[in-house]
Amino acid sequence: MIEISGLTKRFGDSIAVDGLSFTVPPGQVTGFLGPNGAGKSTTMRMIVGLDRPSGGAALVNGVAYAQHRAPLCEVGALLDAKAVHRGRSARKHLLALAQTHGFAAKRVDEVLGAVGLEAVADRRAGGFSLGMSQRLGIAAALLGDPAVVILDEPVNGLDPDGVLWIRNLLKQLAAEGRTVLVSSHLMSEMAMTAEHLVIIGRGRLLADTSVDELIARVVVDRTSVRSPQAAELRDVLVRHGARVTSEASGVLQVSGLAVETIGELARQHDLALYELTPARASLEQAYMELTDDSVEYRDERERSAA
Ligand SMILES: Nc1ncnc2c1ncn2[C@@H]1O[C@H](COP(=O)(O)OP(=O)(O)OP(=O)(O)O)[C@@H](O)[C@H]1O
Repeated sequence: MIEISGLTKRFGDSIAVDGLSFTVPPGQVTGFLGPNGAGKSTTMRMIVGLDRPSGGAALVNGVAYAQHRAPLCEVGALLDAKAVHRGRSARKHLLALAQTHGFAAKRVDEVLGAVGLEAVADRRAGGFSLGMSQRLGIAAALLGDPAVVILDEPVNGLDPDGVLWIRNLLKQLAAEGRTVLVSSHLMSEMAMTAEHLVIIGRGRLLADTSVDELIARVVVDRTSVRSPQAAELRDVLVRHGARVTSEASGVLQVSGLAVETIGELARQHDLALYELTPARASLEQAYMELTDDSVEYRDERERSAA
């Protein structure tokens, strides 16, 4: 479990993390989302003691990271996949980490296998692609068999097979009862991986929500209606104040009337309905609406069009 309370980080005059509070429980994947510069990496760095908070606290299993006696066995983190000794092989990199923490060499082979790097284990890590480096970073994070796993943008640089692999790995780690916090700026990726979402913008909490709750927050006033008597139904709905468009024959897109009212009007006028479907917002729409005011880097043309 990770508990963040009032966490704040200032860099000079600017504030990167601004009084954040949220909890990451075990047993599920929690997606940590926000536009570029929102403060995700800084928050993760504070959780593992790499940045000192200007205020507030981040606890891992009830204790600040630095106070854990064997931190690698509590928290495994991948923050920067390229932060490895370039001249060392993948195996030597992991062996060095294992030896400084008293782990058996056998554990290195296990994690190399778990991330699919056995075949290149003796190649220099400096020559690895970003995707291979991500796998090596994940191997290092898993070395101490930690109860808490924190990964910063782990899908960066992975090919589609790699993306699928990481999705399954994260779900498996959560199913084993671990606490899994994974950051991304891509809602579409998180929607397929995480059950819970913590969304931040400009260092502040925007939402702490399940995927389903987030979609439900965005109300879209449009109902798709299919009827063999579409023309008659259209007249009735328009008379009651609806705006109606039709893209396909027999199918009406209706705004301005509740779905119940549409159904009721159809019944009163003895018109058959084959379909009555309120439109759901896509997760991407929900995310864009939520973070709209927090996007730091946006093209001026996009701003004026918005
Ligand atoms: N060491 C630092 N010194 C000064 N400013 C910093 C430092 N580290 C981060 N920042 C600033 O803090 C803010 C948050 O950055 P952070 O990297 O945490 O965001 P992020 O959500 O991880 O973004 P991204 O998705 O682009 O990685 C940014 O405005 C960034 O420029």
